[in-house]
Amino acid sequence: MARGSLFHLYTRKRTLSTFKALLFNNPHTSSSQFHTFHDPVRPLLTRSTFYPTFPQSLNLSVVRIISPRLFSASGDGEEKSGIGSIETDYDYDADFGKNVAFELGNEVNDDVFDSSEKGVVENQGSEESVTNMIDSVVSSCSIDELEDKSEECVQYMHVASRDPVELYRELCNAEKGMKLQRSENEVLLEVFDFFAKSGWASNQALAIYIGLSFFPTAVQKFQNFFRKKCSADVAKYLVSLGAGDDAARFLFPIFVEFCLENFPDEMKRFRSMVESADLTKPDTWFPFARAMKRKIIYHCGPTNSGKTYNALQRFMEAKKGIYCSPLRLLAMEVFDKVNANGVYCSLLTGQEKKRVPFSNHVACTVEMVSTQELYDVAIIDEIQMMSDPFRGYAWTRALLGLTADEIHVCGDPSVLEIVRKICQDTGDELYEQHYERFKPLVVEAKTLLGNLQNIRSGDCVVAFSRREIFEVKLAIEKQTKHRCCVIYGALPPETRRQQATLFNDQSNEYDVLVASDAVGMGLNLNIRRVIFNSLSKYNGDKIVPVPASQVKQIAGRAGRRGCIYPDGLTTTLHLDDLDYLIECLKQPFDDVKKVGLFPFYEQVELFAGQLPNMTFSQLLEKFGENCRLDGSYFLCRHDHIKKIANMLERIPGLSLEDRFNFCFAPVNVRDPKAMYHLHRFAETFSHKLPVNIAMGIPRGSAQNDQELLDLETRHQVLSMYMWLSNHFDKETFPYVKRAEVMASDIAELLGQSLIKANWKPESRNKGKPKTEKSEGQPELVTVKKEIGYSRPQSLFKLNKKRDDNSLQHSHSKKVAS
Ligand SMILES: Nc1ncnc2c1ncn2[C@@H]1O[C@H](COP(=O)(O)OP(=O)(O)OP(=O)(O)O)[C@@H](O)[C@H]1O
Ligand SMILES: [Mg+2]
Repeated sequence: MARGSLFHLYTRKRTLSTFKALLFNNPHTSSSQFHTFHDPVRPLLTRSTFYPTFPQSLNLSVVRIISPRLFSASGDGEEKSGIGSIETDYDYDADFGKNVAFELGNEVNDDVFDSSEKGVVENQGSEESVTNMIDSVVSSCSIDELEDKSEECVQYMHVASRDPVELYRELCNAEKGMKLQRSENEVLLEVFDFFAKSGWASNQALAIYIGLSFFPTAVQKFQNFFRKKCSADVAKYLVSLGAGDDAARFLFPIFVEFCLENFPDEMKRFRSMVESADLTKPDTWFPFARAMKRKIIYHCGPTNSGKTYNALQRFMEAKKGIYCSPLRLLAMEVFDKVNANGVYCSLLTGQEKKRVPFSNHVACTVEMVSTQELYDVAIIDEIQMMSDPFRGYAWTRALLGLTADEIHVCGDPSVLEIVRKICQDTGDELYEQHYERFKPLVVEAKTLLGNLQNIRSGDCVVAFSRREIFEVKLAIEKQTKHRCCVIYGALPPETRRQQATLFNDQSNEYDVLVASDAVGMGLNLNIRRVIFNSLSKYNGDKIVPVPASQVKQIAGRAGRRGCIYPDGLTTTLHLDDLDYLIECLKQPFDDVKKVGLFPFYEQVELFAGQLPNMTFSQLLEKFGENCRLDGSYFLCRHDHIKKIANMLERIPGLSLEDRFNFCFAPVNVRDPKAMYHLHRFAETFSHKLPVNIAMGIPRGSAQNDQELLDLETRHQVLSMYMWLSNHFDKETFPYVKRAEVMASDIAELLGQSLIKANWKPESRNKGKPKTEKSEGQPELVTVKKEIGYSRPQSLFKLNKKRDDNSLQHSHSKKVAS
């Protein structure tokens, strides 16, 4: 018999005895020495080291068995944070032989590790698993390795097994460390260098409130201390381990002792900072809503299935209701529709407040929702936007915080599961209503064969950039008799509606629509067929494939109930994009795992109190680094907010709250003119002077693309002014009425300009977008097409080669979106 490897076990006290029984009843093991230590970091856990005795034939490398609560668990090849991560379906056999973390039992929640419910034996730590584990370790070591390792192991076993607290005390009491050879010193330096850079160690250090930014300094000081004081055998043991995870894991508990004694203030400060960036349990942020038992009705289904229609029926019947929209445009549509039905309804968006006398109903944009006001019925439309990386927090806030007896959420099924979970947390009752499309969606397998002359009346060509939209419009109007309306995100909602009306009206020659993904939501359009000009788009950084969920949503616009066409049709301009379209439509809806959150001003203010000398942008950065979130939530992206914050840094007279509010103003951060005006507004505001619009409007409609772009920017600036006047003191933004008139004049000019637009488009950003080339994604190349413009080549032609088998080639196929 030989002494095998060293095992470290971190576990709850209760679990320990189960584990001991389990391991030592195993035929491979016969006896062992258990050393159990008090753990300074996690007093509730027991740290044990032990040497199981194995038959001579077993070659064990060092395996560490670590409960995930304290240290990291690696299951799917990814290192996970030690705080709160658990693996439930970890395949031991696959990973043994490596130094893997191994979990025993299950975390019930952050604080409870329940071995009796789902403990060692029934779950991962089953007898079989432990046996397998030992077998696997055995079989993964070569004889040579075994000899080297066991020699070293035996030599320094006594060091490896030592209690870190004791070891640390010894280091403290030592007069002077041993002199090492130069080569040994070099290895030791490498060991510490590895430790300082170890993601694992820096992550674990968070558990004792050593922040990521302080971690390298702490390690440096620890290193100085350690090398000055350490005894020969400890140093040699580390040298024998070399730079790597083993050494890092040996050093870490000693490092913890060092930190507890040397950096109490830093740890306290970091702890307060982390606590003030606590975004866990967001359901508790809304005590008024929690005091109610709300009824949540999830209208779940694909596009064009009547979800919003049904929810609106309840809304109109109610005494008092609120409709929360993803877009100003849709809020306006509902406002008009509900008033037309004889129910007084006001409009509230960031830019406009139209108060209708005697109204008890309001149509608002989701960002404007009040969580204080009581309603009988509320609607949150397009609920799947909870997972939007930028704006998701507004939907999450509405769902958690609305004080309404009945809340109707409408959307696709992607967030159904997470809404179920949220309702469990909030104690609300959830009812689900499932819908199917009114009209089937049919894929036309023939495509347009790359030829825009195959365009027909009622077609909507979807392109994913402004430039592409105008190029397509120009080509269609040159090559065919059709005239095109256009809809894209940078157009004011009024202009988009005007273009939609023009397209829907059968009596004029504007029978084709060329649009961006902005048609995906909110407009009532009589589209016969949706044609994708391409299926890739520029995401602000690089060209990426259009996500399947978006393709489904856009394609689903074809064949709306009540329109003259019997079916909805969809296809692509080019044959080589067709397969991807079919793939996307066939794909089930994503099952969203996390939804967005963003702190309120008050939370940011509390956090700022911990870091008084930071700029707002730095604060946001720090907040992002340190905030704590529950597993179902993510912090929404705020790069654009940071950009504005950086620009406003040069204006000294703004309070933190002013900065926070200015940062949410609707501005395209990539448009320097719009950013210039925002800066000007903020600067005048900081001097407590009335803010001028200081911008005129052109007399006539645009004659070229540059003038059209200019109109778009001017409208944006006016919209920003209106927004600011609603979010700040009205007296500081006194010219809001004028801004409204000017904005409406510009929307009109834009409409007129679009009707006659027949020029080649300019680019707002002259630089050519990067193409994406990442693992698993084919590189996109740009090819010249005969219609005189370039378009990104199909992704799917490239993809197809890889997984040809998975694609089915079929003719017209009915696919529910
Ligand atoms: N029961 C109904 N009677 C008359 N019209 C209806 C009815 N249900 C839906 N509609 C009309 O059908 C169209 C699609 O309905 P609705 O907008 O509610 O669908 P949706 O599922 O919310 O789709 P979207 O994906 O656009 O949100 C609308 O024009 C709506 O007015
Ligand atoms: Mg809807």
